[in-house]
Amino acid sequence: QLEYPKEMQNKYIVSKTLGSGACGEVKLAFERDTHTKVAIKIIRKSKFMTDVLPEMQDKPFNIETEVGILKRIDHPCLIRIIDFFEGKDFYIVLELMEGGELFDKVQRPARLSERTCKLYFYQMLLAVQYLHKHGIIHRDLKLENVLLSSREENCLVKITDFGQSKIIGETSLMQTLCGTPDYLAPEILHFAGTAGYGRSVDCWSLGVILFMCLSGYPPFSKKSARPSLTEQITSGNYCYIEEVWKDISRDAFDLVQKFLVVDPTKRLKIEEALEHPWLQDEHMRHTFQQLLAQTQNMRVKPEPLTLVPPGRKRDYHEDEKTGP
Ligand SMILES: N=C(N)N/N=C1\CCCc2cc(NC(=O)c3cc4cccc([N+](=O)[O-])c4[nH]3)ccc21
Repeated sequence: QLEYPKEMQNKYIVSKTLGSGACGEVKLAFERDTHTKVAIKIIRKSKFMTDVLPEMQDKPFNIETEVGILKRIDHPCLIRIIDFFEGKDFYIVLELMEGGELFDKVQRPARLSERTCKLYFYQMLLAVQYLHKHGIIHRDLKLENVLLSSREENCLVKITDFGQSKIIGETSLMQTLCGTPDYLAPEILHFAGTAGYGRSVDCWSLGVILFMCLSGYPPFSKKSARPSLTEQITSGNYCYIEEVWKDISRDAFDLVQKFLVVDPTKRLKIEEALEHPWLQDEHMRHTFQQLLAQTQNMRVKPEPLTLVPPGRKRDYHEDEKTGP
């Protein structure tokens, strides 16, 4: 308790650990004045950086960008930041995601039904579509960074961890291409052909996520020593186990295959995925809209709990006077 910043302790009572990741853990906390439960992600000031690179003394290069992104984004399938504190480490206060990480739901023997995979994946597509529309590439999409809003199978999912994200803005290449290319070297025009494909890295990762949600195993893994993991990925040579995929629809597998395409210019884009047959599912989209509606209602600040002041007995009419 000693190490938490004072101003954070004034606002929140920090409780148990909910999960721990590579760069720090997530704590359950209670907001003092509203009694609402929140999550606090602790991001360690990487020991290594500050020891070896004194110029890193102030903060990991990304934390400002990341908190800046977290403050700007507003989408039901992206994690919402509530507060931010800096102390011995960094503390990001967030909405509680009681379902935890999607990673834990697809670990063998746990398996998600195809219906549930579709509900979750549809939300991930909407979230990444929103990021790309706002010039943000996530660059670290993985099962650990997809959180579930409740323990119910039918729930909202939210993408988190923008530690590796990149903001794509106006590039000098765009300015160059505005002018007439009379004097422009061919290699610039050639390079222009492949520029701007940064966002397709997120589509590849979504393909890996969908593969693992549907099948319960990773498409590329070190398990089979030959070819090496890198060779499997660079050749798009995913591991296909007939036994597992035979119970999964052709549409679902077709969508996975269209994401796991090595050539980024040929890889499926988010908009195309949202048009894919597998996602033209009215029932699933209706379920999503219902989940959304529920949270919209809940978004009204909950009435602060009025605790009976100690020692004073309320006769049973009293609350009628102060009724709603
Ligand atoms: N690394 C980085 N630079 N940025 N990462 C970030 C910064 C943005 C916030 C953030 C949140 C999380 N994770 C959770 O919130 C979370 C995990 C979890 C597990 C069980 C239960 C609950 N829960 O009941 O809430 C959980 N909430 C992981 C990484 C990051």
